[in-house]
Amino acid sequence: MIVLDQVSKRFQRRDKSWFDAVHPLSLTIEQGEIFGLMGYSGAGKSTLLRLINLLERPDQGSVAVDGQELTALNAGALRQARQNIGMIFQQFNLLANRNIADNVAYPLEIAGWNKADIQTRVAECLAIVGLTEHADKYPSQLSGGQKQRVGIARALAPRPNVILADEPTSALDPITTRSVLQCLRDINERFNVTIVIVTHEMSVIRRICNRVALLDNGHLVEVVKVENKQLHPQSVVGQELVRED
Ligand SMILES: Nc1ncnc2c1ncn2[C@@H]1O[C@H](COP(=O)(O)OP(=O)(O)OP(=O)(O)O)[C@@H](O)[C@H]1O
Repeated sequence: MIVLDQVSKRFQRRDKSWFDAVHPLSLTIEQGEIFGLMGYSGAGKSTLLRLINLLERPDQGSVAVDGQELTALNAGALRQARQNIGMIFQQFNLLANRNIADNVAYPLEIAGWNKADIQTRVAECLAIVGLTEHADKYPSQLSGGQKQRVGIARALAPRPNVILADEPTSALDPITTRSVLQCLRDINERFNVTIVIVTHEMSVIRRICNRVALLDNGHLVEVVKVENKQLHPQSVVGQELVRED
């Protein structure tokens, strides 16, 4: 579903020197997987996630999602292709002046859906995340967990095959984290949506991921399978991350 081939990204520091946030790496994520990106702060997790939908354009290499090479598309075609890739953020990124239903409707309006279809789809998505009764409220009236469910409903609205989640539970308490992760798992199972999730918490990886890529200083160290909530990394960094859990 997602094929990264020798992608890399460097940023220029203020002093004009260059910094390699992602060294050339290749990675394949299968359809229907929940795939984790994990590593210490600054490892390059978020940059790598943002390379998947070209929010960051790789300096080298290619990115293909659902059989389409995104790195080869012009701006219009890329906008279209991004309909297939939803995104969820740590701080939810909801629009404060729109109610919950209108937040979920937003990507559909941008994509040019007609009003009746938007209304139906918004109702469906709010039901999926269990927020039907809150449709008319505003983000400030919801708890953190509810706000993230709005984020999930909004990401799901255009019927994407892929959802990218950047630290989706890092702003939430442990119990709310559990229910948001359960919500992501339900969506994965019901709609076969491939989910890529950035986290620095091993418990998140254990709970919902099928595999995880371990990153260290912009390098892909290894890809590890998660079976029965257990993982057995071979690398020093991987073993350290497991031990610290
Ligand atoms: N737009 C940018 N300009 C310059 N440097 C950047 C930019 N984006 C990221 N970086 C740097 O790239 C490195 C990797 O950042 P990234 O956010 O991908 O790491 P991360 O593993 O997600 O870390 P964290 O867990 O702290 O969010 C960091 O040193 C960061 O400062």
